[in-house]
Amino acid sequence: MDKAQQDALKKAAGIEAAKLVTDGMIAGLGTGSTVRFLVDELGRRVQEEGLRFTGVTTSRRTQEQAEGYGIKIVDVDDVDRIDVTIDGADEVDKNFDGIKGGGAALLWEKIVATNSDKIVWIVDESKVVDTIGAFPLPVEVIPFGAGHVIKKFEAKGYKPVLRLDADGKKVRTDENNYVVDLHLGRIDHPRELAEDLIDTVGVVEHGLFLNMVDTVIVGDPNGPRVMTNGNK
Ligand SMILES: O=C(CO)[C@H](O)[C@H](O)COP(=O)(O)O
Repeated sequence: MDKAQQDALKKAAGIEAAKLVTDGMIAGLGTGSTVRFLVDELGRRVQEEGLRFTGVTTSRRTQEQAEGYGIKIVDVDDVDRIDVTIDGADEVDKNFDGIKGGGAALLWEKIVATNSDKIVWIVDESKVVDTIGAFPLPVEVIPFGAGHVIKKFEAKGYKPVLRLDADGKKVRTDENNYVVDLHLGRIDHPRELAEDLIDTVGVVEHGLFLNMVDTVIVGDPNGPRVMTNGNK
C-alpha cells in the first residue's frame, strides 16, 4: 500500500468516527495523522453544521489544530468524565491489545483514555496484526537517569533506541520526557512486559494499551469496518 492509499483509508476511518461526536458531548481527541483527518471533519461540522462539543486533547499539536477550527478545548482536569475518546493506534490485535505512542503522545493519550466512557481507535488496515510488537514499543522515560534505564532495557534484550527527531535531537514529549523505542519484533506476553516496564524506576508510561479499546474503526478498501471488543 502506498502512502496516498494509506492516507485515503485513514481519512475514511476518521470521517466515520467523527459521526460518534454529537452536540453537547465531551470528546477526547487523540494524536497522529489519522486523528488529523478526524479533527478536520469535526472542524468542518463545527463550521458548516453548527456542531457544538467540548474537546479534551492528548497533545498540544491536536489542541492547536482543533482550536484553529474554533473547537472548544478544555483541560482534562476541567471535566469529570469524557464521553468518547477517538485516537489512532500503531498496532492492534484480535484481543484488542495495542501499541500506541508512535507520535510520542502515549502518556496524555493513556490518561485521557482511562478517563473516558468509551474508547475508539481509528486505523488503516495495515495496523491490524496477529501479534503486536513489529512496531517498536514506545516507552516514555524521565530524562534524569535515562541512560541507566536504557542499559537495563539492553540487559533484558529489549533492544532500546532513544528516539531522535529528523535533526538528530532527542524527541521530547509534551511532558518534556524522552521516548525510548523497544525493537522487540513480537510481544508474546504483553501483560508481563507491561508490568516489568512500569516497575522500572524512571519509566513514566509505556505504549501497551491492553484491552482498553472498545471499538476499532478500520479503514478498509471496501469501506470502513468496525471491530467491537466484547471482552471489556
Ligand atoms: O499513538 C499515537 C501518537 O502517540 C498515534 O495515535 C499513533 O502513532 C498512530 O499514528 P498515525 O495515525 O499517524 O498512524
